[in-house]
Parts: sequence; C-alpha cells; structure tokens
Amino acid sequence: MTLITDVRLRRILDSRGNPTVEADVITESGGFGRAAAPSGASTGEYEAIEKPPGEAIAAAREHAVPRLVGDAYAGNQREVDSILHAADGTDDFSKIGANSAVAISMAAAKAGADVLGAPLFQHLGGAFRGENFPVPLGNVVGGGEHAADATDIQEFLAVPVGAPNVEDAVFANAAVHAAVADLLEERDVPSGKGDEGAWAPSINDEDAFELVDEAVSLVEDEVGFQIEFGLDVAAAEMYDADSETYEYESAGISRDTDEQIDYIAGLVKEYNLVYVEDPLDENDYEAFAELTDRVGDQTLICGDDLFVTNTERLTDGIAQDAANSILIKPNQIGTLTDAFDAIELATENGYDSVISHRSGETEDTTIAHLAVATDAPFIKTGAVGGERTAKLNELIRIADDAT
Ligand SMILES: C=C(OP(=O)(O)O)C(=O)O
Ligand SMILES: [Mg+2]
Repeated sequence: MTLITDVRLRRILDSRGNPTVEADVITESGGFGRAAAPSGASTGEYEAIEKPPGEAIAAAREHAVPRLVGDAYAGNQREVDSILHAADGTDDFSKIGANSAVAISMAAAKAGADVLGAPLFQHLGGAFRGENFPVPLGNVVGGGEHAADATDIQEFLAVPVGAPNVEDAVFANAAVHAAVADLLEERDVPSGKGDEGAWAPSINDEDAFELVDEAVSLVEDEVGFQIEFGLDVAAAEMYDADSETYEYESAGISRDTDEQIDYIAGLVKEYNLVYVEDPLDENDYEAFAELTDRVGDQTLICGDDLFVTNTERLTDGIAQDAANSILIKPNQIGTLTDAFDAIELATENGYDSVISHRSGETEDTTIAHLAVATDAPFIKTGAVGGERTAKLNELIRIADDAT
C-alpha cells in the first residue's frame, strides 16, 4: 500500500523569500505526503550540503527519484532514507543536496502516515512513545546572523518551564514577545524583527539581558507559572580563528576562550539561564567540556553547530563530556532516520534533545510531530510569525488530539 509511485519536486518560497525544495510523495494506494526543506543562515561548518534548489531538484530527479519510484515503501522510513543515501553516494549529500533529501524523507514519512490513517507523530513514534510534550523555546530578542545592527548573541529565548501544558507555554512565549515590545516602546527604542520574528533592536547584549529578564518576570507574574530564559550564543559566528577570540562587535569587546567560558558561566548564574546553545566555537570540544563541567548541573549546554545532528560528532562530544544536550535539525544531516539515530544516541547517553527549526522556514510542521514522536523535552521554533506559528499551532493541535 505504501509503495511509492511518484515523487514530485518543485521550488517554493521560504520565509526569507529565498527558493527552497518542496517534495510530494505519492503511494500506490493514493497516500500523499508533502514537505519542504528549511534553510539556515548561521550554518555549522560540518552540516550536510544545501545545494541551490534548482540544482538539488535536478540531481534528485536524476539520481534518487528513479530508485524510489516502484521500489521503495513510504511506510518503511529506514529503507527510503537508505535509498536516498545510496542515490547520493557521498557522506554529506553533496550530490543531490540535503535540501532535496530532507524534503523527500519528510514527505515519505507523511505519505506513510497518510496510508496508515495515523497522525505523523504516531506513525513516527509508534504505540509506545512517551506521553510528554516538549517545552517550546521562544526566540524573543535576537541578532547575530539573523538581523543587522542588533545584539551579538543570536537568540534570547523564553523558556516557560512551569507551564502546565503546551498551549499555556506557547501563549506565554508570545506574551514575553509582546512584553519586550512594550518595554522597548517605553524606552523609546525602535525595533524591527529578525529572520525568526524576534525583536532585533539596536542594543548591546547587556541591555538585552535586562530587557528580557524584565519581560520574563512581568509575564511570569501575569501567568502564575515559572518562566526562565536561555540563549543561542551561536559563538562560532563571532569566533575569530586567527586571534582565537570571540568578537562582541556591538559592545566593542573581545574575549579569549577562558574569558568566554567565565563570561557564559557568570551569565548562567546571574540570570539563572536554563539553556545555553553554542556558547563556544564549533571546533572547540575542550572548551565546551570545561564549561559543561562548571555549569552543566545548572543549565543545558546544547550543541548545534558543534554536533550538526551528526552521530559521529555527537559520539566525540559524549566521549569528552562536551555538552549535555543536542540540537536536532533534520536538514543538517539530510534524513529523518539520521535525525532519529542522533536523538536515540543522545537519549542513551543522558543528553536532552532539542528539536529545532531553521531561520529560513516554510509552513511545514514536521518538526512539531518529530518532537512529540521522540518525546523530546524541548522544541525551538520561534514565538510568533506564520512559519513559526505553523509549528506551534500544530503542537497545540497534537496535544489536543492526543490527550
Ligand atoms: C535556528 C538557528 O539558526 P540557523 O537556522 O540560521 O542556523 C540556530 O542557529 O539555532
Ligand atoms: Mg543555533
């Protein structure tokens, strides 16, 4: 029933107005799945290769589609994904593009779920998936590669750890986003938004910490449950390998690795940060390990550019105690199977998985299902904006359906 009879690929728009790959997978019994690849701006050095969409589509049509049609079963995700790997033949999807691969992989999963008549999270997670729902990390202020002339730290994330359910958590993050706007207006600070919908005022990081701290406290009082905050430092983007320093341009500060570790450890204590992503350069497992040793019992130290959803890099990180959580972005590695394997390896080793969007997104909601299917404790998918609320609203619907 899930035998794949057609795979269609096209270019569609992403949220930045750039082209991206969309895939439709159709099965023998009329099952249908559609998915689109997201795209990063602060990409990790070791990510699978995103090709220009036109080239990725042409290459996938030539090499992957003929191997899938009439041979692969959409309900057998590992088979679909291993055919994608075989059709590509490289270890970084540089032939068909990780964007074509991930769109086909996710579309196949949806087609498989369609044939079974099950929601995607149930098809992916099976009957014995856990009953928890992820806490959403909501990007409320940001800069870095996601906005010009804003904070050096890429993302300030609201974390509604005390929310009784997904719906309250999602609304709490939106309320923090709104409270930040009110505080900016009170202070006469104009602000546009970055790629993920976070406010991107022209302020330095120190001012942003005060702002987010206050916004979080205001909303916490309003909703009556605990909200903390966290960061995606995206430190690889500010690391200068020649001088071996982290350059905070808006504050005019340069920190060497020891100073960076001290700085982040100090922030964790001062602001009770519950989440810190990529606080150090993507090549520096050792510095990650030192920071994790210092504050890993108080906060999540999460590897995004460090691990790039790659089990080999995660294995190295685990061996060195480099972090205690991993960001999972299916397009960093190219298939759902690879993303699942990374989550499984993380879980076996006591690492938390944080399922994540990219800064360039579409209306695709696969990651909401992936987070629920794998019982991931956190999902990072913005706070507001259509391509972000697509996932957040899907999460609310899944919770409504499943409980
Ligand atoms: C979502 C992120 O940004 P991008 O998609 O630009 O890598 C991130 O760095 O976690
Ligand atoms: Mg990141």
